[in-house]
Amino acid sequence: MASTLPAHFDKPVRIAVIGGTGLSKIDGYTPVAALLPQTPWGLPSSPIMIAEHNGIPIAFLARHGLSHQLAPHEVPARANIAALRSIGVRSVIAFSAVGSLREEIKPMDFVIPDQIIDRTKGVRPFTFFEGGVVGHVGFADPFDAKLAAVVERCAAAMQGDAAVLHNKGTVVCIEGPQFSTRAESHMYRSWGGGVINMSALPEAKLAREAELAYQMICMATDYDCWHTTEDVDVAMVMKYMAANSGNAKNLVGAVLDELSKQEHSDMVMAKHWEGSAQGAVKFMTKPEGRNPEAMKRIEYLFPGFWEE
Ligand SMILES: CSC[C@H]1O[C@H](OP(=O)(O)O)[C@H](O)[C@@H]1O
Ligand SMILES: Nc1ncnc2[nH]cnc12
Repeated sequence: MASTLPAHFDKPVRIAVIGGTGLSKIDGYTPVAALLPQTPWGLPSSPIMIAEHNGIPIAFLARHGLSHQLAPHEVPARANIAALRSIGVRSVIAFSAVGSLREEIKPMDFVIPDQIIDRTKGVRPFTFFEGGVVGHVGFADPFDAKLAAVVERCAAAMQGDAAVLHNKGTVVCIEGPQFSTRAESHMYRSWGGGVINMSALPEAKLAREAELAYQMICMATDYDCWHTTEDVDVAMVMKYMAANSGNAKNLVGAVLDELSKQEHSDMVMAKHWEGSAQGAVKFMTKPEGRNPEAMKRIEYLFPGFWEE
């Protein structure tokens, strides 16, 4: 399908949806272009499909590739975020299939997380700022509260089987691809974890470094292995994701309706993040320590960055 679509789109695209497990596309959105930007960090996971919603272009990226061929640790998160930014994206709604660590978060419920606990193992490239240009961005609140508030207001769009949209929660991001041990699952609960996945990081960190407004929407598919019901397996995740996709479509439609309103244009442009990472980079590495290759990569993210 990608090859028959134009590989260019002549307007900037401000809003992106990242789809995860069981959500490599969203029904009802007909792509009008398929972009594959070559970034300094390689190619994104999949062509970025451009579709229109209320006349506004929306980018859609399949995190694990169109055939789910990329394991969580193989997802080229830097290329994904850099590619989205390069086509103009400033706001990202990222879907993720998650296990529930709480009785009250039932399979098919959705969660708008506000915190992350990092249980990745350092094997995934996790920063743009290295190799001769250093930067330290704030990450106390890893998601975007403004986008979260919009998603929360759209809860009524969810209809499937009394599924609930929980408006906060901590996502524990494990390395995977194996699921957790029972001891780990209980430990994450004792830490206050609400849901568990393998994809929140480094995606959220990189979005922050790229000055994007980024909010994940978690869709519960299982109770991991702490619960007295069945332990998680892939069949269970896929079964519930098939059930969740209708709600994902409805919710995303409502969120995009809201984001396309003129009153939200500054938020969609992530004006509230503008300059945050660039400020964190500009003053760290002295000119004599800067690596020209690393400087070029930063320039890809932030064109004109090194001009005074
Ligand atoms: C197939 S279960 C594990 C897999 O599902 C989630 O993917 P995503 O976050 O992209 O929806 C989880 O993070 C794991 O990658
Ligand atoms: N139990 C679980 N652990 C990690 N990632 C998941 N994605 C869906 N269910 C999961």
